[in-house]
Amino acid sequence: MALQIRDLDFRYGATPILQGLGTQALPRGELAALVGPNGSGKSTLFRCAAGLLRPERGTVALDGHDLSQLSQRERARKVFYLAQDTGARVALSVFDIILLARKSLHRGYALAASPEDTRAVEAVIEELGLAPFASRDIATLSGGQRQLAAIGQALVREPDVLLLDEPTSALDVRRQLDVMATIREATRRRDIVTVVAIHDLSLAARFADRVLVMNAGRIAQAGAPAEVLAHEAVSETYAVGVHLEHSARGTLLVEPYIQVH
Ligand SMILES: Nc1ncnc2c1ncn2[C@@H]1O[C@H](COP(=O)(O)OP(=O)(O)OP(=O)(O)O)[C@@H](O)[C@H]1O
Repeated sequence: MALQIRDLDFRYGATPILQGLGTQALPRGELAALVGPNGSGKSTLFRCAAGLLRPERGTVALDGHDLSQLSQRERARKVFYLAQDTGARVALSVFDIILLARKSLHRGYALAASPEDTRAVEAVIEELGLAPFASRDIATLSGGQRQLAAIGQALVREPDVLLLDEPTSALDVRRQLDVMATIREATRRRDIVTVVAIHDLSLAARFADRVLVMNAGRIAQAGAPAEVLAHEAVSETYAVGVHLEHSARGTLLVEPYIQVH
């Protein structure tokens, strides 16, 4: 049971962005890190997978079912795409925006939350350590706190596929570790497919079950982090040297460096 992306072509105007992009099957219960240079097409891939952009060619299938056959509403229920900071600054509390995300799963306009919805919101707030901010307006939060609240909105919808665009970019080191561990744990416990676009290769190596390296609209390399990051495709993709080392604690560390010729 997995997410399978095959042969995606997408262009903005005349400019090809995704070019025959395919991935290995991304199994449920696994966290995949999508890495690649700025502008290589990571967000575009997410938008195509979430049904927000329509590829010219290719398919995105979940558990063998082509997602393009679903209505946008059904698809949005299965696939949650968390964009990079959207800049939304509404006068609602953290609790409210997570509850709204939860309630958007149901049809209708009932204002009252069911006890089950309230429990789900409280559980996610607890899971992400958001309790101290739960009643604060999100407009008053720091960038990192807002990022956590947005992850809460994603988790509370209980999607089958979670696509997170740089979810740790505004977080301090402790919260980066907490959030990546939480995302991995939620992925396992909920048996969902999670793909995280991330620029920090060490963080990717540490938490992802597999790494997908994107270069110019294609997946250049994919597989277990230690194998993929040691591959010359990574150096070529970023035009850097890559030194890998295990720390004394056994953590794989990735040190990119500028090569002098
Ligand atoms: N709405 C748009 N119209 C035209 N071109 C776009 C649009 N959105 C993105 N692009 C272009 O598509 C290419 C891929 O962009 P995309 O945002 O998918 O890259 P990315 O890998 O997510 O980058 P980053 O790491 O910087 O977030 C870039 O060259 C970008 O300029």
